[in-house]
Amino acid sequence: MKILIVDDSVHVHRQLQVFLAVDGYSDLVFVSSAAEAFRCLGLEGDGHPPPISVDLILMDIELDDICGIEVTRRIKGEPSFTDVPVVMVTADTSPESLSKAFEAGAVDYINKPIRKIELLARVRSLLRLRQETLTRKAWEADLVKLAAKLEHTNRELQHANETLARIAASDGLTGVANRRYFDKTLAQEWRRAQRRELDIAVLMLDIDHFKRYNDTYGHQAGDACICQVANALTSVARRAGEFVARYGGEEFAIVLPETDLLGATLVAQQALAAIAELGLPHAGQGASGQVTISIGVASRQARQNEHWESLIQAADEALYLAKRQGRNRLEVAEH
Ligand SMILES: Nc1nc2c(ncn2[C@@H]2O[C@H](COP(=O)(O)OP(=O)(O)OP(=O)(O)O)[C@@H](O)[C@H]2O)c(=O)[nH]1
Repeated sequence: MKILIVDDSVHVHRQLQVFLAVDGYSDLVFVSSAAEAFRCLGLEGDGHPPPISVDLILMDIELDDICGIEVTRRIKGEPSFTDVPVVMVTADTSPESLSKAFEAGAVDYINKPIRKIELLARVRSLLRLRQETLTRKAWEADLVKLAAKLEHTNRELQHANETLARIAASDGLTGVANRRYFDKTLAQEWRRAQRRELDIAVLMLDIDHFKRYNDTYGHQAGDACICQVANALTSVARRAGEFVARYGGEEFAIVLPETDLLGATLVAQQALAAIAELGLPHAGQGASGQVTISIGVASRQARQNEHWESLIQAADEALYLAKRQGRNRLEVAEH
């Protein structure tokens, strides 16, 4: 630990050096004036040589240029020296002088002529205190860094969780919602509709003659076709809360909260048009030449004693009817 000695007497410098050496304190800087003290602490001058960092200052009260008490006041006025203890070394131990020194920021004083035992006891305890302060500050700085790191890790974790939740909710092939998300979200929407006595609609959609599509173009082309159909369907379910889900193989569902039968039928018509617009060829037997879909539409007010599965069942029955009626069409569930 470094000790700065500010005293205009070379004799005192030598004496302090000898006394302090007894306890092994050898990192000592001696200056003879206030101006020199300010310069070496970086409080004056152009910064050359760079300021030293000290752990304790022994300050003579009676300096030639400025009184040691004023020098102390100036040093302790700098935030970077708040924790550096200043001990006055003085022959003047009058109450007025000492109270001025303490008020200026000194923590202790040593009588002149200097007694070795008194000097070493003061220096030892002040440097121990200084060391503890430095250690505590280093811990605090480490804690701040750790807290920032923790916050960063938490943000990353949150991001990873959101990504995981997205993956867990989406269908691997098409990227639209998967069956699990569909079941969970429809149940929530159904309960919300029950509470507020609102309509809720579901469309069940199925690609026509898809087995023959696979047979004609191969399974990979079949996968690509499913993806294109999913994309086209996504473009018609755009309002907040509406979503497309892959219900199974080549079957999709669209959930339309707060939508009556008329609104749901309009969306179904848009879905038929969106698939027609894709213009995907389908040369399989029985197909119309292009990929088409059949749709079952169901909508109802969510009643307290009803389960959302009844809505799916109604849409499913309507879909079955659409298939029987010739495909590439929509049918509406009557109940
Ligand atoms: N390429 C591909 N085919 C699938 C996938 N999931 C289901 N399929 C196929 O889709 C076909 C569905 O056939 P069916 O249920 O008989 O119905 P369809 O041939 O579409 O006839 P209709 O529905 O009556 O018009 C089956 O051959 C399944 O193997 C998939 O992820 N990729």
